[in-house]
Amino acid sequence: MGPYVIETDRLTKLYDGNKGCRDITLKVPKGVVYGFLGPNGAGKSTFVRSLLGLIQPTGGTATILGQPISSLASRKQVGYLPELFRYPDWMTGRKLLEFHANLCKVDPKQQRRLIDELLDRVGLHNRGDEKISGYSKGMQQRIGLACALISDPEVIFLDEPTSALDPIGRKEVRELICELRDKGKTVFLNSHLLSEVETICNHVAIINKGRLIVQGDWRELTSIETQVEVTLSSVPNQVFASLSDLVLNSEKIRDENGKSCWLLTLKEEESIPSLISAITSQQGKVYQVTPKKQNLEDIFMYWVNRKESTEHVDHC
Ligand SMILES: Nc1ncnc2c1ncn2[C@@H]1O[C@H](COP(=O)(O)OP(=O)(O)OP(=O)(O)O)[C@@H](O)[C@H]1O
Repeated sequence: MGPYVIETDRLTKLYDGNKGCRDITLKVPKGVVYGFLGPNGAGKSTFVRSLLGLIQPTGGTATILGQPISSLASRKQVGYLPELFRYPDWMTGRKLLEFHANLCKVDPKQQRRLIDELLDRVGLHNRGDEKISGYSKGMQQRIGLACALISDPEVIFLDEPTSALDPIGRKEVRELICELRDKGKTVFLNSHLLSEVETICNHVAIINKGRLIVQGDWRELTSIETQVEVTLSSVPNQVFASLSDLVLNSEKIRDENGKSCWLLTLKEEESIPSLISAITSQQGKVYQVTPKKQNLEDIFMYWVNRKESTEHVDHC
């Protein structure tokens, strides 16, 4: 087995010849939480369902832990929480877990203890013997998470695992995901909650319109442009228009005490000294220059909104 838990080579699943996901090549290292991001309809679920053997790819190849996808050997190592889950609501949470444990051939002697532990871990300790029909949406998501973990899988696919949870539940699930990672498990996480993804993931892939746009450590994708907040006075409003070789974009954020504060997008960090001298040479006074840290949402917006002609760059 190589160092990668999931490896895909131009994995493709097209519906009606165009929709779906196309030529996705990525590598997911062991023991990480891997954020799989993209706008609605980008092809994330299609890709995950292809990897899990739930739908048949129309092209490309992929392995999980070195085994071809859709083989029993690869499926045995995988846990999955789908986004749109619906469990038989006449079952109790405990019965549902027993059912999944039997499907996964978990040793019957271990089941009781395992299920108690899992109910505890997902925050349903006293509720396991209640029927799912009486569960709230958040409780249903928690029992779904327990189902995904019942076979102690090496790779766990979580599709929007916190969408139905309150802030406390979200924090608990984040902690659980980090705990899994710290035990060496690999978590493949689909989520639109970028503030959440950024706290638990280093590695991300962004897809759009069915194609992979970029993958890698998201903090290393921040060097694409530099943004600074500049506080200054005594400059005309159009000062930055004359500095278009340094400043890609300028937006006034506020005026205060005779000074104005601007958010500037620069071509590169090296432009900062030249920018200050250019403003000073036009009799402007610079009071403060603060580089703005980009968060995952900034990175996401940048890559998703890039022009079609420059898409499909793979920054491994
Ligand atoms: N069974 C299907 N038959 C035909 N087209 C489909 C099918 N499933 C998905 N698609 C299309 O494939 C594209 C990708 O859909 P997919 O559900 O994979 O996106 P997604 O990134 O998971 O979106 P979301 O974030 O909204 O869940 C969409 O254009 C969708 O309409």
